[in-house]
Amino acid sequence: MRIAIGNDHRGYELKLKIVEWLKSQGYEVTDVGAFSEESADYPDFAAKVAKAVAQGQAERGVLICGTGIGMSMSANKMPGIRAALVYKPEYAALTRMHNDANVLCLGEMNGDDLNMEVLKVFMGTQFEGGRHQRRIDKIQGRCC
Ligand SMILES: O=C(CO)[C@H](O)[C@H](O)[C@H](O)COP(=O)(O)O
Repeated sequence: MRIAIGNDHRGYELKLKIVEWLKSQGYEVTDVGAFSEESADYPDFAAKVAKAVAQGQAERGVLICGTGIGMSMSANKMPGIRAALVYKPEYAALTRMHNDANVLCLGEMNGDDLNMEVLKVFMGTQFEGGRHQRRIDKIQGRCC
């Protein structure tokens, strides 16, 4: 599976750990930056990851900023993106099973250990389909 990953300055250190883990599990990772802890604007990286997923260059995306909030707001602007901001492993499972979330947003302030648990559950959980597909179709059909 191909993963696009992006971060701002606050997400840089955690991004390095996540990339290492993803590669160790056999995922193909495209890192769109930022590539240092120099101050950077999260919408720029959210747009790159969202575009990669929406255009089919990656199956899933991961975005990290201080809270994850700005990343989720930004990524969800892109049609076809279902970005979920997740702080607890239980919700990582639910957003995959019910929402078929294709982008995971993490907040560095949530802590590395919890964020790694969230990531592992997110990557390892399948969409359930059924009634949830009907609801996703309604999300995608809405505008304004
Ligand atoms: O959490 C964030 C956005 O939701 C970002 O990571 C920013 O870091 C946050 O807005 C704080 O910005 P700062 O320039 O690091 O003070």
